[in-house]
Amino acid sequence: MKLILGSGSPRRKELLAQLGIVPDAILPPDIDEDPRKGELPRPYAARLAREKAAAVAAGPDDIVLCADTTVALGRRILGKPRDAGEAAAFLMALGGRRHEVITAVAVRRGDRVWTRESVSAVKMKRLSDVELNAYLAGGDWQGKAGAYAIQGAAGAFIPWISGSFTGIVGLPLAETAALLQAAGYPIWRQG
Ligand SMILES: Cc1cn([C@H]2C[C@H](O)[C@@H](COP(=O)(O)OP(=O)(O)OP(=O)(O)O)O2)c(=O)[nH]c1=O
Repeated sequence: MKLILGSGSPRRKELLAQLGIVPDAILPPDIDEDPRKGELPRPYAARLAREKAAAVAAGPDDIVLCADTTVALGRRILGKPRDAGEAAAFLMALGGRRHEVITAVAVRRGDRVWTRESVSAVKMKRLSDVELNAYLAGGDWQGKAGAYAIQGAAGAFIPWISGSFTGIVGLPLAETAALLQAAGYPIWRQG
């Protein structure tokens, strides 16, 4: 049995390392991340996590772990911004309001799949022009759902969360540990 982390996200690798888990292989999935017409954020994140887990090649006894993080502003899905202009639009829309961060996790072993979702509420303060421009220039928005990373400088924009910090960063550890155990991965072995 091998554990395959199906993710190109360095955050997910680091969060897994927090549990003392080093995957045997890292295979980033390549799937179409476009939302379907009218698709809501939570089902979208769940679908993407499942599709990622299905897209990663693995042996019948191997365990594949994948996740998808989506920022939801009401019914609107904010994915990874295409460019700085879209990142600015996302951050202006998020500032001064509450939004949700959904991370869906999917674990697959052979043709069995286990999934869980973590939903957190996040309040971002309204950003001044100086804050917005400095954050955009820093480039930390790239590759992040909703154009920010709470674990970086954007932590200064977030006075309040309710939910799972590790879920917001990209891999909710409580849910992930439960799924790995369900799939038969011995996460609490000694030594
Ligand atoms: C909201 C938020 C998102 N993110 C990141 C986590 C994810 O890497 C990214 C959302 O994109 P995802 O599509 O979930 O993941 P990914 O494309 O980075 O990696 P892969 O599909 O190969 O697993 O946003 C943060 O790092 N901090 C945050 O506060």
